[in-house]
Formats: sequence, structure tokens, C-alpha cells
Amino acid sequence: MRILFVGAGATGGYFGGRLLQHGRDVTFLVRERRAEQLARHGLVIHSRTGDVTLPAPPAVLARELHEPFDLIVLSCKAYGLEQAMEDFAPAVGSHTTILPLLNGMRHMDRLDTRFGADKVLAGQCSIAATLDDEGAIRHLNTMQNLVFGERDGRKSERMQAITKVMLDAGFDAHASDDALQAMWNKWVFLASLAGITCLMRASVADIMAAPGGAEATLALLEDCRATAERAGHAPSDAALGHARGLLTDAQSSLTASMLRDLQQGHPIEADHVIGDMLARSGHALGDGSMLAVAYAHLKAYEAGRARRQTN
Ligand SMILES: NC(=O)C1=CN([C@@H]2O[C@H](COP(=O)(O)OP(=O)(O)OC[C@H]3O[C@@H](n4cnc5c(N)ncnc54)[C@H](OP(=O)(O)O)[C@@H]3O)[C@@H](O)[C@H]2O)C=CC1
Ligand SMILES: CC(C)(CO)C(=O)C(=O)O
Repeated sequence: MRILFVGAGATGGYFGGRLLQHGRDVTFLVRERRAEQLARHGLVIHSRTGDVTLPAPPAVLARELHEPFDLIVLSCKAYGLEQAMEDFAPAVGSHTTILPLLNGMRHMDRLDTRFGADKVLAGQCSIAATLDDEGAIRHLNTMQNLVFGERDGRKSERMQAITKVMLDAGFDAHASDDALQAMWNKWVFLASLAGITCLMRASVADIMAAPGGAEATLALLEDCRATAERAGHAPSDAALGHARGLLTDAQSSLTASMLRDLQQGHPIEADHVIGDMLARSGHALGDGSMLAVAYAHLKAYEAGRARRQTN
């Protein structure tokens, strides 16, 4: 199975790198700067689950992409989605399947509109990873979980083929008959984690140590849970309990990747992860709900970032 990873960043580089390390046929769609980094240093993964350097991993630029791939794994940030779709379109043929790993849900509508819903699987990954200054991937703990499945839960032929490729490739791969719900569960958790760790500029443990920190966290989680329920995707008691446990663990150094991006002055997925949740929630902009406050805070960061860039 020929696999194209769109992006060799923190998530794409990690999962694509592990697949490559285990002998799968992986190519990365990259841009010039990343292509140069990969050619110079190779694809480097630092992880407690095993370090690896893959010299000169197969990589193409958009202008070199002329033939269809069997599987396209989409691992760009949400704000890069429109350009990415444009760039990987030549790799989408009549038998191509697209597996998106982005957090949130809004990208599903964009992919459906552009390529047709029959091509797009549900997918999500749980990992804490980041790129360092040299472009090496730093896996920050041992979580490395990738969930994928047909949106209607079918055990299709393509799912069987993709499962075969994903299993035993150095990470936890789960073919799921409820992958769409898994995406919602992840979004409820992630939006709560991103919203609260960015608002507080703090890890879960530090938020739990603050007076009112747990209450603010749980209020945001409730806003997100209620939004999922409104959309017909209420997390099960077990999924919600799991999210609540992670978000209130007084020993946990966990932060969201959005906080890492924000602290480094990078663009963030404010509209995709929090704005879209707010838009589906029934809450209004500025109504004082935790979701509305978290969104206003992230948009203020974006405004400051834009102003600094023009000065
Ligand atoms: N990092 C994490 O721990 C986790 C992230 N996620 C989610 O996964 C998604 C990806 O995040 P993450 O991997 O962290 O992001 P990164 O910014 O680390 O990686 C994204 C990569 O996509 C590349 N890219 C974007 N557009 C294109 C394009 N048109 N052509 C080629 N390459 C492109 C970027 O390349 P370039 O360098 O050229 O800009 C970049 O290397 C997000 O939705 C995020 O929320 C989910 C779980 C955990
Ligand atoms: C919550 C987490 C760490 C899990 O993958 C994540 O998705 C993120 O930080 O963006």
C-alpha cells in the first residue's frame, strides 16, 4: 500500500516515521524548508519508546506529485488545510482513501466537499509531540495511539488493508467501528485541555493547585460535553470519566500542543478547535461561558501576533 503523509511535522513525522521504520511504503509531502531539513538530518525521532534516525526519507514537493496514492494521511494544522488540499489533490485517484489526523471536526466537511465523503475515513491520534529547532520530532511521553475507521462503522475491504499496514508498526493502532465518536470524544477532551491550559498558561497539575482551577476546568469540559450531546455525539460515561480524570489529575504535567504553539509564538488552531466548538454549542460570543472566554482569549493572542508581525 502506497501511503502519502501530508506533512512531516510532529504527528505526521512521528507516525509516518514509525511506519517507514517498520518497512511500510511511506512518502512525505513536504515544502522546501522541511525537504531541506529531512535531506540534511534525516527524519529524527526522540522518544522514550525508541529513538530512530531515518536518513533521507522519501519526500516529494507538491509540484512533483503526479500520481495517485492508496492512502493519504493528513497531518497538517487546520489553518493549512485549504493549501494542503490543493497540494495533495493530484495524489487523489479513484481508489484513494484519506485518513485525517487533525484535532476537531470541521476539516471533515471541507474534505467531503472537495474529495467526496466516500473517500474520507474518521481518524484521530493521541500523542504529545513537537518539533525542535533542527526539525527533530520530540515525543514527550509514551502515548502513541492512532484510531481509524469507516464513518458508518463498516468493516470494509479497505479498512482491512489499512489495518494490516498500521498494526505492528511501532505504535498503538486501533481499527474502530466507532471512529467518528472517537473523534468527538477526543475533541471534547482536547478543546477542554487546550482551552484551559492556554487560558492559565499552565499544566493540569498547576491548574489543579490554583483556587478555582478545577471548577473552571470542569465548567469548560461541561460546555464541550453538552456541545457533543447537542450534535448527537455525547461521550459515554466511561469516555467522559476518562477525560475528567486526565483533566483533573493533580500530578499531571500534561499541556495541550496548542499551549506549546502559543508559547513559541506560532499560529494556533483557535477557530478549528475552540471557535467551531463554540459555534456548535448554542453559547454566544461574549456570553461569559467558559467556551466563549477561552475563544476570546485565543483570538486576542492571534490579534497580538498579527500586530507584532506587521510592526
Ligand atoms: N502535536 C501534537 O502533540 C498533536 C497534534 N494533533 C493535531 O494534529 C494536527 C497536526 O499537528 P502537528 O503535527 O502538531 O503540526 P505540525 O505543525 O508539527 O506539523 C504540520 C506539518 O504539516 C506541514 N504542512 C502543512 N501544509 C502543508 C502542505 N501544503 N504541504 C506539505 N506540508 C504541509 C507543515 O509543514 P511546514 O513545516 O512546511 O509548515 C508541518 O510540518 C493538528 O490538527 C493538531 O491539533 C493531534 C494530536 C497531538
Ligand atoms: C491532548 C493531546 C496531547 C492528545 O493527543 C493533543 O491532541 C494535543 O495536545 O493537541
